[in-house]
Amino acid sequence: MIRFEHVTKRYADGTTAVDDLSFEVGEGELVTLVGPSGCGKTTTMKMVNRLIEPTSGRIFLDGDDISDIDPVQLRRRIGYVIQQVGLFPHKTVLDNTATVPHLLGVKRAKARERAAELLDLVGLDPSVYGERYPEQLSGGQRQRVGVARALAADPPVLLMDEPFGAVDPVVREHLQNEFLRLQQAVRKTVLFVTHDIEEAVRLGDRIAVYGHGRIEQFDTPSTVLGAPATEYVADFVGADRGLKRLSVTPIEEGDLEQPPVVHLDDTLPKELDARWAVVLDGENNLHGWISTEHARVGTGTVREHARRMEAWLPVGASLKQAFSTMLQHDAGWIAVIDENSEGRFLGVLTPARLHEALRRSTAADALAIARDEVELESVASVTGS
Ligand SMILES: Nc1ncnc2c1ncn2[C@@H]1O[C@H](COP(=O)(O)OP(=O)(O)OP(=O)(O)O)[C@@H](O)[C@H]1O
Repeated sequence: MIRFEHVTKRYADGTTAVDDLSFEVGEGELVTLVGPSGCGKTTTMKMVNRLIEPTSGRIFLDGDDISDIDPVQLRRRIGYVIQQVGLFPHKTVLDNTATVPHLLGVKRAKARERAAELLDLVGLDPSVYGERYPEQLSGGQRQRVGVARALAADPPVLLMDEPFGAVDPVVREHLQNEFLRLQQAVRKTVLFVTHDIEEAVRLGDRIAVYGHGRIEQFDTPSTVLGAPATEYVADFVGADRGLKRLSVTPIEEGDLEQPPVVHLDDTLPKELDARWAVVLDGENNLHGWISTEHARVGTGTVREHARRMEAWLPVGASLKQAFSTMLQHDAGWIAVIDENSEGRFLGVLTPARLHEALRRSTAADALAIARDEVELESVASVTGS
């Protein structure tokens, strides 16, 4: 969708901001450009909408050489979100969001209708915020209006330059999550500039780690964290990259352990081959758990003795969420369910299995194979001991 071919940008004072850059961003892909200040990220981005012209090389958008496209026409195909969103102070939030479609000839009422939908999509209730002016919003809310406005003309491509850079870390994480949810729905081709490696690995389908004017590594977040291509990248991603990998490694079904399972209407099991069993309802959905000790001395059915299970996650959630859920509930294991089939129970993740999943995914990235093809020495079963 966006292709850079040997692009170099040298400024008039002789600074080479971008040096012989070649890479491609696929349709619907979100690529983060990350690197220290002054390494050429913004220059790269601004060449895509021709705010900056390259010194040499070519850039293609959907197969078209952008130097052949009139800049105004080009920018209609590209949404642009920057850190200081640059909302019109004298226009309401709704009118700010509707500006571009209105300029493009959409009738005002229709443009405002669409703007209201977009505000809703970015998590701002239009009936509450639509008639406010930008100064009556928080920094995070202004950023959301910026995103809604960039989406208003429904461009296939979004350029985002540190869009969440000016808000505090808590709001930032919130905006990142919302943006990921939004991107799942709209699937734009996105080039996203940040200097924050955490943000880059969280958001990017792939990340381009910049050195000075050059890309040092261009790969998936888990590969960049698990197998940094150069010492520079290893330094940049940090000594705690193993920990960061937790947030980009999803729980897979093959990571799970299968503990004993009982159903709500079963009579209390007297001989359990573990310290506890998972309790399921008639549809095999997760209900809770029961301890062996409790079952041995009790009477009646499982239903009367089962404890509810708070520590659970859907398959596909990150290992970091799994770890944090274990800590939050002081749980030695968490249940994993399939949200796509109404919460069917899939198995449990224990700390040992979590560690194994992380080792497996690191090895899989290094060997370029699927995680379940990796052979590891088996880990001791916690539930069986
Ligand atoms: N108009 C200009 N004239 C001369 N040099 C420039 C100009 N704009 C940028 N540069 C230089 O080009 C290099 C790359 O700048 P760029 O803004 O692309 O970096 P960046 O990675 O986006 O940095 P930051 O994270 O600080 O925004 C820097 O050394 C910068 O000083």
